[in-house]
Amino acid sequence: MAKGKSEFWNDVAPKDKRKLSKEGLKKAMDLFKYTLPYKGIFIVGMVFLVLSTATTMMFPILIGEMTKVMEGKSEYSINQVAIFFGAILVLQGIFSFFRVYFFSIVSEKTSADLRKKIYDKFITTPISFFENNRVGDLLSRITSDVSAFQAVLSTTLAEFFRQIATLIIGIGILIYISWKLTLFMLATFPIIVIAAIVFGRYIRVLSKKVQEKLAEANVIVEETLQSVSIVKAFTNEKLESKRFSKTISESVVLALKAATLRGGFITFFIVGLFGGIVLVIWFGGNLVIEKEILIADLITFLTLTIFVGGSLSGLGELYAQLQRTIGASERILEILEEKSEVDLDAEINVQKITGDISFENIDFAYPSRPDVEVLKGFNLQVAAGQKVALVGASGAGKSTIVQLLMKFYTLQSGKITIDGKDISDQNVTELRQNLAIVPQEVILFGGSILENIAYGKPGATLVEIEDAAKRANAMEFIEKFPERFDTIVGERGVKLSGGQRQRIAIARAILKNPAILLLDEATSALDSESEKLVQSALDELMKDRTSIIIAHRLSTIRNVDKICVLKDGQITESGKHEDLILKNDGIYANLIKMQFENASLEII
Ligand SMILES: Nc1ncnc2c1ncn2[C@@H]1O[C@H](COP(=O)(O)OP(=O)(O)OP(=O)(O)O)[C@@H](O)[C@H]1O
Repeated sequence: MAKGKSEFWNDVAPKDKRKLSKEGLKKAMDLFKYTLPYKGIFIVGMVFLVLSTATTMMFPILIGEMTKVMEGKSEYSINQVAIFFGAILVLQGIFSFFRVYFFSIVSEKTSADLRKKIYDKFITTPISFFENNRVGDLLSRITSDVSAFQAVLSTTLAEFFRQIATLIIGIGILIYISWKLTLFMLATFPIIVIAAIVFGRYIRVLSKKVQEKLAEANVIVEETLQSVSIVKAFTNEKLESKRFSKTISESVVLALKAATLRGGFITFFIVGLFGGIVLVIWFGGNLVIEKEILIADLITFLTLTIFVGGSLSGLGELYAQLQRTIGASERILEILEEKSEVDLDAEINVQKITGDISFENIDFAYPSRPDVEVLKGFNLQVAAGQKVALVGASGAGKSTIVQLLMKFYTLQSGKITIDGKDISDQNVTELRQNLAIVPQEVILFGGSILENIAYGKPGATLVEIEDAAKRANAMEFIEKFPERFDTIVGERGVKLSGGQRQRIAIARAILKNPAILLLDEATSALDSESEKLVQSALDELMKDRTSIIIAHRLSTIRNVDKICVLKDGQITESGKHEDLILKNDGIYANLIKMQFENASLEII
């Protein structure tokens, strides 16, 4: 019973609470299909579960038998019973070990499979999925939600069967010993246990509120300490002190309320539970006096009653755990039901392309903001090998064009073709294999320089990687590091400068050797020395490739084949630099003028 009492304090977070509806249970059952590959091991675990439960049920019988020996009413000696008891104990130990072991195999392997499946879903779902879900939430699906499900597999399920078996077998033996005493016990004991469960739940809710209040107080401490200079500058010390003390006082009121209930619970538990036992002893004692049962039977009866009561309270806890699991399973299934854009098992035959690109009458709004049309009847033709620059104010839609070409989003109308083929019919992996992007803010993975460059072509040889680094002007700084290519770049590449990170990204793109190159403001935010190195690396990268360049620094795109000025979701001007600067009141000509003036001001 002591175990049941402590379990009352486990809690179900409000967000995890789910009614045990038919649909919820069905969803939880859906997840159980992931255990199917391990059903053999599960059955073995169940066998050990039955064996360990059966041996546990022997305890009360053997305690009774010992009493019988003491009463001189047993055919066995005390030593015989003790030896048998010892053997049962050892067996119970062995059975329990294997029960835990086999159920752990099933739960560990199933949750590992589930985690792999969820991760594969994460990396194969379209970008828009990540705009509607916070990374923290997604992370908790693969960690805590799977853990909740794992708990069901490893303990809850086994416990459920154990408790049910204990209840059925226990009550069966109790009836066998004395149906009268059983009826008497069933009329009192379960009511007390169920009342204790409900009482315990109520206290739990209150304790949770105390914790929340304390967390609120912690937020005040954290906030004010972090911005202590603001508190002081606005002389709000008194205000903050009052705010904190109010929250703390509220938490004390709640805590004392919970403590009163806890005290009441303990009193109830002692009086109710032990009172129940005393009642059973009183009723059973009368039966012994009337010679209806032996003292030994009464002792077996009492021990079994405690077992049965434990199972009853255990079942209450299982209900709470099941609620938790149903919430978790629903969230896991939500992820698993997402549509993938990439099939990880498919063999992709990448066809080399020449790189003719055409955007035809594109209308587009982001799915997360459907009312705002970013592109309206947008048209752009880029011939194979051409270099086209996109310029325009911030928010004009330049990056959007690049993202649409990568097929990160679906168009509302119009079509994009590459080599005359509509990309909406193309496999995304095949399409993206022919594209490489050098983003403005390069984020590297935490490994070595070598691993980061090789990301452009997994399985590339060291010679290929070195060659790419050379052509990206990256050798110059890599050679200076004592560990050269094995230098660890730090989380997200923080141990490298912006220009160095960009050259690694360029080396990565060179290694990928794509037909189409997308440069997203790759040379902004660099000093002129780095810019020169990065620019010459980019020139090398763009050689013989169709390139779309998003540029803010107009000086870097003078030699491109075509400059397109974007405004209101359309191209309003396009042509060569020389032609566009001559345009009277042209946007490009004005932008050049403005940048020239800013540059002159900087020099002055
Ligand atoms: N994922 C998104 N969801 C919703 N709206 C978006 C999203 N990304 C961009 N937008 C909106 O689309 C418009 C075009 O954005 P885009 O990033 O293409 O502009 P840009 O020309 O590249 O700007 P910048 O030069 O500042 O990078 C902006 O109004 C922006 O707020």
